[in-house]
Amino acid sequence: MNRSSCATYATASFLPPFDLASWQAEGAIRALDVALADFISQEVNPDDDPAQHHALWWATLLVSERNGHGHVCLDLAWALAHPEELLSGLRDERAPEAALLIRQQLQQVLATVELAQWQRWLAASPAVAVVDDETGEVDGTTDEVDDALGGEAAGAVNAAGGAPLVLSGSRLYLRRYWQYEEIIRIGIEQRLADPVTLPHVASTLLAGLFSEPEPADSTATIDWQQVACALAARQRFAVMTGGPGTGKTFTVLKLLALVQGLSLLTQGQAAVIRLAAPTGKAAARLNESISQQVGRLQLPEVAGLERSHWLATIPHEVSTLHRLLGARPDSRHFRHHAAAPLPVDWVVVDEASMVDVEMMASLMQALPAQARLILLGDQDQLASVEAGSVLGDLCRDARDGHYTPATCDWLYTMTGIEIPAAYRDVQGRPLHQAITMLRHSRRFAADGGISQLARLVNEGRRLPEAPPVSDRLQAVLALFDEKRTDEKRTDEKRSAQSSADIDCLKVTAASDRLFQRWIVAAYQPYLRAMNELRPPMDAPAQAFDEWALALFERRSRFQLLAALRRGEWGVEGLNELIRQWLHQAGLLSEPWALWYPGRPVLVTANDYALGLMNGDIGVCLALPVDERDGSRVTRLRVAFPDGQGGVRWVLPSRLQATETVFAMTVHKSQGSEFLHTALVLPDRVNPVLTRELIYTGITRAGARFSLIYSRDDVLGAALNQAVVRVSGLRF
Ligand SMILES: Nc1ncnc2c1ncn2[C@@H]1O[C@H](COP(=O)(O)OP(=O)(O)OP(=O)(O)O)[C@@H](O)[C@H]1O
Repeated sequence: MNRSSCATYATASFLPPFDLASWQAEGAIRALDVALADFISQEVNPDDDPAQHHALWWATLLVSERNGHGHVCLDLAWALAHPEELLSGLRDERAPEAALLIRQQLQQVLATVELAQWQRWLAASPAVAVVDDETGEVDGTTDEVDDALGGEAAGAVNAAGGAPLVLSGSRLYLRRYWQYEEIIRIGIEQRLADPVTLPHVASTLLAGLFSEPEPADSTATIDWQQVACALAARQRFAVMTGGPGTGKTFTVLKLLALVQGLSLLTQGQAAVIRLAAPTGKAAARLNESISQQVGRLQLPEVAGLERSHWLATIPHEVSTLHRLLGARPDSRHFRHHAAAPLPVDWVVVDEASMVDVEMMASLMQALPAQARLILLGDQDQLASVEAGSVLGDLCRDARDGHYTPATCDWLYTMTGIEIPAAYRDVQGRPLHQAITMLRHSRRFAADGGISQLARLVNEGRRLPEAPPVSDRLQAVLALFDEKRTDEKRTDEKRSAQSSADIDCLKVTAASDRLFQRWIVAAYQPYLRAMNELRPPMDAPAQAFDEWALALFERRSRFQLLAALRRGEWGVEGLNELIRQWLHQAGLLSEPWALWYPGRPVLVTANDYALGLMNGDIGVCLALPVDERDGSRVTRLRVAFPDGQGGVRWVLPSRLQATETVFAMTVHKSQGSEFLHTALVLPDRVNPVLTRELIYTGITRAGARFSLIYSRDDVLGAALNQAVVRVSGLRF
């Protein structure tokens, strides 16, 4: 059944489709979605019942559309109840009438079918494997568990046979996504079912490592860092979640010290621990943070442990997950997998919110059954660009703890910490016992604007019908107002941070003069430094390295973030505009060349040959080069930090994947921090504008955050909109 023949049928259900070319042209669906729906309904479904064909065709089209927007599966019940929330790629603002028509057409199609009937049609198709929603068993058959992670996952996954789609309750998956979820679920459940019995000395080590307790949070006197460390030490799978600066790295370092101390004492040798992060940038940042913090780590005096040897066993090299698993060029398969597992005892993954469901499944498969996995991340940040929101799914209940009496007793025995009633739950599930939320930020004062703003944005719950100007919007605007007033009140008592660390700028358009002046002022220190600090032509190479290092520092003091990629408010439009403004201000020359001195560039794909990672930022500079005839001329080179405090100069022509980065998308900024971060919102409501996006933007700021926006209703809508990623990861 293809879509042209689809149109010839007028069955009682799934009435004919429409001009799908316009659906594609308006971004509602991709060519890939249609091709997949055609292929599966034609090739795998020989039945000639037209209604069933239509049911399968539309289901496949929509599950593929959902995957394209980060959802792991399509929830049929949700789709029937909220058809207006499907087709997220529709460019409503560009062609509102066309978009409205397409939405109405989809609603017309879905209005003709009932959930139970849709499920029955799908279940009857050979293209669909039905699995038990609760147990994951296929078609009610018993467990086909066998060997390697192997084991259960491989059994269940293979049991879904060759069917390209999997139906689990009302969730429909493309088979590989269902497999990823199963692999993750089973990998975690197996680990949770097998906690470790810690030797008695663990308690002594913990007490020594946490002799200076974390300051109490406002609600209870709990050293959550020690709780996190203790829980992670006894589980084969654990998560430490928390906002920026809450001490995830600090705590994991103590966990590593504990693990190595125990391993040296009980096994006589160190455990094999690998640290990883999803992007090169995040890996480099963790590397730097761990290296700094290892130097300050106070190891206690423990009989049988020689402190310098103990310290030397704590790893600080961080690799990307791709590198850890052994990425192969042009393949989604890795060198390490269930049959060739990683030679490790522990793996720690930072910035886990950025890890998608496919990568998490690959990691889980590559771990030996006994190996332990620790995830660190901020559950409130944007989820991965690719499908899935694994960390968010795992940490759904983290705020309230849900520790069982058994866990609380164990924690008390081990650490002397009493978990207050608010975080206890007699019905807490095994996963809850492996998750700790760190709640006290060391980076921002609790009464500082950045902390308060991040909290306010986060508190939002998804409202069923978000009013255009909500209470939350008023609260956010009031906070900016209060801070502005604070700034003027120099005489009254106020903490240094609570004054001017947040501000907002309301503009009329992207080309607004006010915005222009603001942006030019923000980039001026960096570009002035480029001209004023430039060494003379005959200066030694080291002087130019120092110049570049000074410019990296100046450039990282300010970063403009945008929610969108395209359009005048997207990074593409903004980068062009900013370049023109900086040229008009006399800060940039050669405004029309692709490469020009002062151009900041973002690397957008790992380049192992050049040693550059996705997320690295460099600056293009005019560097003196000696010609063969002995003369000195200037040539453009792009300077990147080399990770060891030095500079690497690269020919622009060697850079394959880079973009200008006066403005950067919030998505790309994940895993980075800038002293002053400004977030600019577009002038139209857009589905990508969510409170996770705003929260991620705010928390990139090291010392100051500015919000630039033009319409209250757009800001209000963003504050009321949450990222909801459909998945089946439940524990
Ligand atoms: N209990 C503590 N005692 C002293 N210093 C601490 C403590 N916890 C954290 N810090 C310090 O606070 C700073 C922030 O901690 P850390 O980098 O571990 O946070 P994080 O949650 O990993 O932050 P992010 O992920 O946002 O980078 C670090 O300088 C760290 O050394």
